[in-house]
Amino acid sequence: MPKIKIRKMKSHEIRPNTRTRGLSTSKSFFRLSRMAYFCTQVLSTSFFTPKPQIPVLLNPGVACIKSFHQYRFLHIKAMQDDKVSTPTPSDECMVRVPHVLTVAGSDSGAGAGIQADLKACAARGVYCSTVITAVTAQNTVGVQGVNIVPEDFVAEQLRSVLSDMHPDVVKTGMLPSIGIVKTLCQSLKEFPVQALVVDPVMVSTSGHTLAGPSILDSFREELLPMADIVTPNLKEASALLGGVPLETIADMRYAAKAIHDIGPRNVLVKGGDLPASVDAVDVFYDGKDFYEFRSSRIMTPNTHGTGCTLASSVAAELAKGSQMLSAVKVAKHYIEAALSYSKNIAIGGGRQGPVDHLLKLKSNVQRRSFDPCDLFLYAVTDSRMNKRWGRSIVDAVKAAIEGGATIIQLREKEVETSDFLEAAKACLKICRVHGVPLLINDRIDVALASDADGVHIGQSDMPAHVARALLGPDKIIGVSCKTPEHALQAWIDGADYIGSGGVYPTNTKENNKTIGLDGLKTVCLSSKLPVVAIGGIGISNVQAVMGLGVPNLKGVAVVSALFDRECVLTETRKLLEVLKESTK
Ligand SMILES: Cc1ncc(COP(=O)(O)OP(=O)(O)O)c(N)n1
Ligand SMILES: Cc1nc(C(=O)O)sc1CCOP(=O)(O)O
Ligand SMILES: [Mg+2]
Repeated sequence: MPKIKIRKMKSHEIRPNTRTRGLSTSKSFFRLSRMAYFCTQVLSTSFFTPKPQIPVLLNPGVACIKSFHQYRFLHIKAMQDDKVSTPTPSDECMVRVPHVLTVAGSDSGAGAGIQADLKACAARGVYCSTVITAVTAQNTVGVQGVNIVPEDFVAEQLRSVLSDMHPDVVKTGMLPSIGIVKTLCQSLKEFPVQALVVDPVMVSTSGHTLAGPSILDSFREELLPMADIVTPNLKEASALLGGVPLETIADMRYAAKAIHDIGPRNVLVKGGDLPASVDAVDVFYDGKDFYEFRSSRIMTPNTHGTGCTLASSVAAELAKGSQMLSAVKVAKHYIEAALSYSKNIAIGGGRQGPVDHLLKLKSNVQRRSFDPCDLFLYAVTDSRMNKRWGRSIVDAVKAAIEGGATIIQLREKEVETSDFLEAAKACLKICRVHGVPLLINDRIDVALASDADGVHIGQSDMPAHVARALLGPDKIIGVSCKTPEHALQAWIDGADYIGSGGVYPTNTKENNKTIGLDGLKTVCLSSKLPVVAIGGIGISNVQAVMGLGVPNLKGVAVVSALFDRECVLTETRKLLEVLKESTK
């Protein structure tokens, strides 16, 4: 899998804008999701193990809960007289899943359009409803025919879905007529959604026109000003700007800014078609800063549907409650993984095959995704200590899990690679039985070979973006960070969590810099990522650490307090008790 690098751009790299239209919108962006995020932050300071549903009221009829490690909105059925009653775990309630409505054309070859959107949303764990604007006859050779759905029937589909199913996000693809664009804008005014993702589809990858130049004005005047993000490729960006040539990354920055001036809140100009470019570079602009998403090109004919898939994935992440830049980042990682996965598949006889979205279903083992609460009691093994106390790595891991460790890291600095791999495989069996994730310290190769759940890497280990490229989007990656700069880079590189320390001096790691509680707090406050504290932590000071009370500090990672003791099980239990006390 290729790496993706994100770089914040400097102002001198941006071509001055000469074409402002100034149509910016001011509409509330993700109010509900932000409230939910806030609630989860509050909740997550005090809950750490799977618990019954614990609701926090947002408004009548809607509650935000943390339930079995998942944050969801609940519609409480039994609300009387519009009054809010505190729901209890026994209340009957319906789980409302994140929902994207795609308004796009059907692709009979199923690589792009509605079919790509459905599969991308399914792959990202989001419900997807559909409004079909056109039916196309196409395959891997090209587009053989297009049949536009009458405007009033598009309106009817929109009304059916929007009035009843209340999608969180609308994503648009092929909008083949001015009437359809206008109908859509009207429907969105009548039934507002939390976010609008516009993929301004104009030409198919095979070169067939799917929406002619006549719709450009309605895009510019009506649709784009309502959009939270628009995701043109180079041809589309050029068309939106009246045909300006776009051939360099500087041109893409110029285009991103000029399109932003039309009104969308964010712009992602996709540079897949950049001539003579080795890397694939996309430019993201949020009205303030530019970011460059760079990944190495995947040499494959199977690229049909990448634009639809990227936009749908952004929509899916937004529907789950992500902020825009995070949504784009996750979507980029997903599409790169899907492209890489599909690079050798053979479907159809034409020049351009489809991306295969459902790569996850192809893996035999369905892993559950990373939950920050797993960081609560993080046990890190040490071969020297286990040897000293005459126990195997496997016995040490068994005891720690029995004692209540919520995640295990194998930090085996002195074992041979083959022994490390065997130990990792054996520990993984135990961890899987107990639903406890297993991470490998430093060794991406051992993580890959054993199919462990992820890795923990430090500042002098393999860079996290390289690890992410090697491990794919679903493995857990933790990065050691002592400063806010480390933390920012970890986030950009696609890390799932941060390990921050040494909070206290430690004998376990030589020459380790102590950052203290203040340093830990600074790192936590600088990042959105969940943090686990490490270094010299044990029963005597765990309360002081968790007492910092920063919402993203999710737990403590310990080595000697568990493993440099005679009975790992007893020590883990004792630490867990104190840890629970400290987060009550
Ligand atoms: C949870 C956690 N946090 C930090 C570290 C330290 O990692 P690193 O800086 O790479 O040092 P080594 O562990 O490799 O010596 C960690 N292992 N786990
Ligand atoms: C492995 C490690 N990393 C640290 C960091 O500061 O990043 S401190 C550390 C050792 C932690 O061991 P103990 O719990 O025995 O102090
Ligand atoms: Mg390391």
